Amino acid sequence: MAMASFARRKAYLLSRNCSSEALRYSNSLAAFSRGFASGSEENDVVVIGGGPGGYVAAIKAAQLGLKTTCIEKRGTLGGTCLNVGCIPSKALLHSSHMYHEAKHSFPSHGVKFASVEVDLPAMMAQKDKAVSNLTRGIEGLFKKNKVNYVKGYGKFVSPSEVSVDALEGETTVVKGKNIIIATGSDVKSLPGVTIDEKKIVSSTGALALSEIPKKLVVIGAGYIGLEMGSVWGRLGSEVTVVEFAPDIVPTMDSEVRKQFQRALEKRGMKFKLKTKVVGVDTSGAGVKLTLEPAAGGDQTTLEADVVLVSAGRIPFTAGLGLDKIGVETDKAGRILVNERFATNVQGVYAIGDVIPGPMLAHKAEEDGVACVEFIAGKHGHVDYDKVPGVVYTHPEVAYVGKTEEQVKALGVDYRVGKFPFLANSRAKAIDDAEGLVKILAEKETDKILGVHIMAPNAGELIHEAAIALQYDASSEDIARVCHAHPTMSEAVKEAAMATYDKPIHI
Ligand SMILES: Cc1cc2nc3c(=O)[nH]c(=O)nc-3n(C[C@H](O)[C@H](O)[C@H](O)COP(=O)(O)OP(=O)(O)OC[C@H]3O[C@@H](n4cnc5c(N)ncnc54)[C@H](O)[C@@H]3O)c2cc1C
Ligand SMILES: NC(=O)c1ccc[n+]([C@@H]2O[C@H](COP(=O)([O-])OP(=O)(O)OC[C@H]3O[C@@H](n4cnc5c(N)ncnc54)[C@H](O)[C@@H]3O)[C@@H](O)[C@H]2O)c1
Repeated sequence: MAMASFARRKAYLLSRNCSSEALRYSNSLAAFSRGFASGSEENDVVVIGGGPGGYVAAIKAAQLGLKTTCIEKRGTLGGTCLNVGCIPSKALLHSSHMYHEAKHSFPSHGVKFASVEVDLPAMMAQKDKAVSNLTRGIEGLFKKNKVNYVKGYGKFVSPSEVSVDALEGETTVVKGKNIIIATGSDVKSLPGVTIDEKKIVSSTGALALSEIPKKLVVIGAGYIGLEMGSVWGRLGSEVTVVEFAPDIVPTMDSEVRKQFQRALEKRGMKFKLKTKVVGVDTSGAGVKLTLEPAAGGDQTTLEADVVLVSAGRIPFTAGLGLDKIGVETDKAGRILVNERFATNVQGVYAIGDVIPGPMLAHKAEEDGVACVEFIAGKHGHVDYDKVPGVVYTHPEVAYVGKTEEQVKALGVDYRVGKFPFLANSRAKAIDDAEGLVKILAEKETDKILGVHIMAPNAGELIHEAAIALQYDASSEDIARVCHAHPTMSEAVKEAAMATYDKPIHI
């Protein structure tokens, strides 16, 4: 089984043009036999980083009976995701959506107010409360599972020793038979664009603005740009997204992406695609950006009160001392691991955003569990081709498996089944019927290859498809499952019917 999933991982890397990494995996087959290190060190497992990868790995390790310590420099657990990522952004997405609905949709549902206004400090306080409750919750889980928590900056002294500059000031050395690097990622800066978290902000600054900017320019039409652009757009900012590539969210199925872009434009978001930012002037009251077509050409200018830099994230390994112990990284700084998440250094593992693969919290969690299971002599498994992606805008877009472009490139004969939410009774009942379900299945076997959903709650609907893909289900398998009525999920069933046969309601 381990060999089979090794082959899948190698195929995954090859499919993403990571041939040198794939080769490295081939060459390091011998490393698979490493497993559990021996010795008399204090901990069985030491985890550096308390994000979704690290804290989940630490809890799982403790649950498997391994003596575990987790080192975190931030002062709170939960990493990027809980502190300055997934959770605060979803809190603001929800609050801003409620405001937008109250202002624009409530009257048509017969709910009237004299006036609706934004109380930004209260909105931020609600977000901060959600974050602090959840981060404290993880500390509680650490106590419950007897994970030792050390607050401080960890750096390798040797492959089995981590020196920790504790937040309280003293330095200690934590020893481990196995050390897992789960140090996550950091914002990718752009040349000539200096982030000051006031006028030019990263996602962290965009989650804590003290005023609603009149004009917000977002650099990068990826997950962060579209989510944070949506938050401030709903609250009243004029949002322009500048994207280097010809399309928004490059990983999305292009048919769904087109509809998604239209949906965002309908809500006021403006896009400047195939465009690069070549200069930023912050000397005046606001920011003046100089833009140029990606392929070169005439320059134009764009004014903003705030600029959000969301052009991707890079692995974070600063100060960790990887060079001291000889851990290999690729050109992008990602730590290279084999399918057991083992690096080239005996007893040292890496998971989450700091290794190749999608930079997503749920992927980091899966890595963490699988890595620890390998360390404990069990079998772990993560299939990066079946990790769902969700953009939490309105409507949301969620997908799992292959896009139509990827299926075409594979040369597989396939069928497509689609069902629009305009024909779904629940979506019509709640007057929120923008979007569709699109299913791709192999023609010969009807095996589902990919599912793409645009809907208000696509991020919840996608898991039926994720389970189907995991179990190699056919579109007929989904279509023959009784779905409750009236639900948005019925659109998934109807799209499945449309894939192998005909839908009923359109
Ligand atoms: C604005 C934003 C929104 C996001 N929304 C989503 C979302 O909705 N869904 C989703 O799946 N993903 C989302 N992500 C991505 C998600 O946050 C990451 O994929 C996830 O946090 C990665 O987990 P990780 O454990 O690998 O790393 P991280 O969460 O980055 O955690 C690493 C931790 O290690 C600590 N650390 C680093 N170096 C050291 C050291 N030397 N010593 C001690 N501690 C150290 C850091 O302080 C950090 O807390 C979002 C990201 C951002 C920025
Ligand atoms: N809902 C979620 O799951 C969620 C939410 C936020 C962040 N994240 C994760 O965080 C990571 C970082 O998010 P992100 O939005 O910064 O990155 P991203 O990789 O999603 O998007 C970055 C975008 O910036 C563009 N870009 C790159 N350089 C540019 C330049 N110089 N000028 C203009 N455009 C440029 C890219 O073409 C791309 O479209 C993502 O990998 C994502 O997985 C996930």
